[in-house]
Amino acid sequence: MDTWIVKTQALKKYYKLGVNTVKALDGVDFSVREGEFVAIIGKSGSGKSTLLHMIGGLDTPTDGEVFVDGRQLSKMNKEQLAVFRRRKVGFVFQSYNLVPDLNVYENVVLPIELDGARIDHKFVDGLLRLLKLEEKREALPSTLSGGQQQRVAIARAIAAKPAIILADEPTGNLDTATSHDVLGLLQVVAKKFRQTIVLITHDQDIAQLADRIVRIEDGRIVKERDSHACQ
Ligand SMILES: Nc1ncnc2c1ncn2[C@@H]1O[C@H](COP(=O)(O)OP(=O)(O)OP(=O)(O)O)[C@@H](O)[C@H]1O
Repeated sequence: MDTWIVKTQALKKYYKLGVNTVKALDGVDFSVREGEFVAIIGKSGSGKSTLLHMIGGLDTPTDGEVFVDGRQLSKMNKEQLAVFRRRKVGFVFQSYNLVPDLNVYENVVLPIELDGARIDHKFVDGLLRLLKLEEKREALPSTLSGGQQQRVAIARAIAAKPAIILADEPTGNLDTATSHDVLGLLQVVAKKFRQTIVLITHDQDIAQLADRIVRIEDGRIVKERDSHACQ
């Protein structure tokens, strides 16, 4: 039987702008299985980031429910949500958000240290090896290429062993070849550790790497398909 790690039910997010209401999400029922890699595609302004923010507990819905790893987000207060985000969600954004004064290894383990948790050094070493960052562990972010910096951000997201990785246009600042390298490595790491990924992308080739592609239009899921199925 499939285990669902993410489930949204009739999820809505409306923004009131004067007399107008923007329906960023308008009744989204979306589920992700444990270990699955789902790509979300759709035009600019269709609601992709809003959906990711709701799943990651970065913002609260107007209506509907979000469940992640068996927890109902609407039942959590602010502090519980902060702990949820720290422990259960690994975020990867277009900007790498690395701490400039810390080296690669220190950046990767920083969220674990901030959480007061024990660092699994063996796991982190394996992660750096898989992401081809072994020789850069002492390097400062400013001395790394964009692709290397994004691989550090990916290592940081995975190091705390979250329930889910949420990636919002993670390769938006990278050239095509580097994007494919970085995403290829993310996929290898995710499969090895049975890590669940929800990734927003504009790039059809990157979406094809996913197990499943979900298209959003005007705040609604319009099409879901297995990315490897015939079109
Ligand atoms: N804080 C906000 N206040 C008002 N409207 C918002 C806010 N955040 C998002 N929106 C609106 O909600 C809609 C969905 O935005 P969202 O950022 O989710 O789109 P997106 O599909 O991620 O777009 P992009 O691909 O350009 O990043 C848009 O019309 C946007 O203008």
